[in-house]
Amino acid sequence: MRDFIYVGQPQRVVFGAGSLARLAGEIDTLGARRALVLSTPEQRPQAERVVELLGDKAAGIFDRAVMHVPIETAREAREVAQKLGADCAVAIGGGSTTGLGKTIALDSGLPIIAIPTTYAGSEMTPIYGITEGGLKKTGKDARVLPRTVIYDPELSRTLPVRLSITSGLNAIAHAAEGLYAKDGNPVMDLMAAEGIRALARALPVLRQTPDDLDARSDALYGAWLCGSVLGNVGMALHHKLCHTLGGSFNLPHAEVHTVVLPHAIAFNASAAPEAVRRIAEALGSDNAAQGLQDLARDNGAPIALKDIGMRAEDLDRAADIAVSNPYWNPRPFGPEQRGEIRALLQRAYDGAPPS
Ligand SMILES: NC(=O)c1ccc[n+]([C@@H]2O[C@H](COP(=O)([O-])OP(=O)(O)OC[C@H]3O[C@@H](n4cnc5c(N)ncnc54)[C@H](O)[C@@H]3O)[C@@H](O)[C@H]2O)c1
Ligand SMILES: O=C(O)CCC(=O)CC(=O)O
Repeated sequence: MRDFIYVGQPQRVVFGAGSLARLAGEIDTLGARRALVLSTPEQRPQAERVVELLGDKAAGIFDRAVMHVPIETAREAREVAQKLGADCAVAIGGGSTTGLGKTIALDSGLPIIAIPTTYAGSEMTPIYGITEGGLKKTGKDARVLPRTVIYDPELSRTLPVRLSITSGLNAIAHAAEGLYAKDGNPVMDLMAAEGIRALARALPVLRQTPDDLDARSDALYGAWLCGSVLGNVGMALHHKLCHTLGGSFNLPHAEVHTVVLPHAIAFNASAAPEAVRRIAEALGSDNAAQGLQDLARDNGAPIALKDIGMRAEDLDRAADIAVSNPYWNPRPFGPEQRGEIRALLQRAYDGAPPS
């Protein structure tokens, strides 16, 4: 018996190698004329290439996007957008750059054109994150959903191999939690399974041949599907743990997802058996949690929190924060389950097999 609500997201998605060349036309389609181009400092060269493509449609560059969007950076970018009279934002980069664009849109309603260069999937969601006083807060607002997304696999060919694998697992995490989401639906289930399949197929190829355009296209296709799932249904235990570890302990985002995901899936396996079976099936594994850890380890990604900057002495506080304001989850993880969450974090810290 089916019982669900599915809400389509009002977005335009342009996908294909070389589709960056269509940006100026997409700005015209939005009815915009002055784009503020956003990037991280490292990706300024890509931002400059966008400015060259746009000519007088470019109002300027703001190249100070950083992970977890500190409130100070958001305020600075909002001021620059206003000063330049920008009427849209073009975010070329990963989730940090898209996230910066979202904080401008949250404040001003400015439309965003996202040009993803990682597999984070932020371009497909109305979710935003802002970090203030060492605490990351997330929210949902239709204003932050990018109006147009241009997926050009050429732009992810320079993504370092380690980040390609961990960002791919960040995407798989969205789909995995979407399969047991409280507000899940058949459309998202189909996209989630296909997204996991595409990424599980592409990541081992990218490990060997990072320049393989077909594999980059496959991975970006998987990221689009998985990001769409994140944008349509709720997050649960895994994302709560990652937001806690990323926002409060400033751990690298994609790496945290890679390390924690196997353990979160193991924690939920008994409470969401059909979802976990579909994850395993999409991975081509007989055990979803172990298959995810194997996918990470076999492709050179980290499997232990201790290897990505987490301190053992912070595990207790991490467990306290995680259970203090829990997201919905098929298996409850509130203050009464603090001991189980602390044990999960210890296994993730050690890089132990998920159980
Ligand atoms: N709101 C959402 O729905 C959502 C979803 C996923 C992630 N996020 C957020 O996104 C942030 C993480 O994003 P991310 O994992 O994409 O990393 P990122 O955007 O922080 O990029 C990581 C580093 O890789 C570089 N980089 C990115 N693409 C590159 C490329 N193609 N070639 C060379 N270098 C490249 C960047 O310049 C940066 O230095 C976090 O803040 C996370 O919370 C938000
Ligand atoms: O936008 C954010 O920073 C919060 C949502 C998010 O990061 C999704 C994820 O954890 O990958």
